[in-house]
Amino acid sequence: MSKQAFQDYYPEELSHCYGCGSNNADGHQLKSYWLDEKQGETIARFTPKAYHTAIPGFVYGGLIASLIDCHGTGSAAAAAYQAQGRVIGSAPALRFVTGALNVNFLAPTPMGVELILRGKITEVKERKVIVEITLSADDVVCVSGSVIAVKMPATMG
Ligand SMILES: CCCCCCCCCCCCCC(=O)SCCNC(=O)CCNC(=O)[C@H](O)C(C)(C)COP(=O)(O)OP(=O)(O)OC[C@H]1O[C@@H](n2cnc3c(N)ncnc32)[C@H](O)[C@@H]1OP(=O)(O)O
Repeated sequence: MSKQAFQDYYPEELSHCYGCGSNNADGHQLKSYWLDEKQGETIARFTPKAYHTAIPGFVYGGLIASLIDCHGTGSAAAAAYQAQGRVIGSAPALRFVTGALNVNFLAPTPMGVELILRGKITEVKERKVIVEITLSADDVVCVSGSVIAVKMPATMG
């Protein structure tokens, strides 16, 4: 697994995202990494806090959606650099935002354990990357989802 997270390469001015921005003290500050770069597999870990509760003992689905969202957009940026044979973070920055987010809650997600997000890059085009994601707790896949990440429009930054 690579040591530096994809989000660590985001430019300062794009590091305010609630889900993954290192400049957002109130956010989740999710960190995503290659698990197997050749296979296009990525990983992130997150342990919910008590205030992320939905029903006592179980994680709020909106939190889960935002984790899938940011693991997807981060993985998309890394995959786009990889596809162009470029070092991640090199200029000009490849910026991706969420075009579509799909989340399927397969089983209740328990509180009190580390959640593991695994991403698989399934399509890389010049303006679009698709990432399929699972979220597991205690080795049980509780959620599956997908992110269609699209190049950030000029109007956003
Ligand atoms: C390492 C450095 C990285 C730096 C990164 C820092 C960023 C960090 C940010 C963290 C962010 C955190 C996450 C957040 O919270 S991001 C915040 C939430 N997202 C937004 O606000 C985005 C708002 N939407 C838009 O700006 C536009 O609609 C976008 C940009 C999405 C598309 O605009 P546009 O319509 O002009 O796109 P295109 O014509 O070039 O299409 C290109 C391809 O994409 C396909 N498509 C498009 N939309 C959809 C859709 N809804 N479903 C399925 N597919 C869609 C399209 O068919 C085409 O595919 P193909 O025909 O080629 O197959």
